[in-house]
Amino acid sequence: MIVIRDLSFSYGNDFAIELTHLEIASGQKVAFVGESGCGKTTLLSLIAGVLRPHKGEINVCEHKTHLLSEKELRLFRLQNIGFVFQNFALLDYLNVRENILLPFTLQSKKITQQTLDRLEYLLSAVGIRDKNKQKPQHLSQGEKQRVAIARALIHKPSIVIADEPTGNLDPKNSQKIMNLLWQEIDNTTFLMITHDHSVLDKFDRTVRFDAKGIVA
Ligand SMILES: Nc1ncnc2c1ncn2[C@@H]1O[C@H](COP(=O)(O)OP(=O)(O)OP(=O)(O)O)[C@@H](O)[C@H]1O
Repeated sequence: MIVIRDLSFSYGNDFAIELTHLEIASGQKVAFVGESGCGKTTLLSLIAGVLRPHKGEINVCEHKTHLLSEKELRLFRLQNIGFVFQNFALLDYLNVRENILLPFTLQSKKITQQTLDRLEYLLSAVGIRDKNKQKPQHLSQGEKQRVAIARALIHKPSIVIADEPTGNLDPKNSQKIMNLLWQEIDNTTFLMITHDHSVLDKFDRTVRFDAKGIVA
């Protein structure tokens, strides 16, 4: 369950987001749509604990994330959230495998055989098995996006947040990735930003933004 109340956030004087109330039930699949620059990434970054609100409450999976310390927030993100960032946020000094395993290594968790099996499965499912030892700077944008998707799914988080996860993919890979996401998020809360209105009927709900904030 995600509950936001009386949220207020701004990037200095540049852009502000105000949101009185938003609730998303556990397991719901929600699409976020609206014109470029209206605040979709900002809102999902606030929900994920990547950004902190200036005012208001954000309650995610029973955690009042606005009250957590930096250390607690980091652990909360690692344990609960899989985030496919628009810019992928891969670490250049790690190869593909190491980037995908980050949710485990950042928590100093032992990499079990089960995790390695899931890694192999995801490498194949997103179609980058042959690039698994490459560093991100040697990958295309679409390949980086697929690494980011595998990293968001590897630890089976309770919330997956995807910011235009197929934005850099050709139609065939886009369909393949959407099928994988749909298969993997069965019991997961799934929040996805998209400009592709043809996928909206797959979601339980659509949250629409305009320049003034959420409108529906
Ligand atoms: N770090 C930042 N500092 C200052 N302004 C920012 C920052 N990040 C985003 N903005 C501004 O905040 C506004 C909302 O940005 P955001 O990325 O949330 O929009 P969006 O709806 O996700 O856009 P898009 O569909 O193009 O990805 C934009 O006007 C953007 O320029």
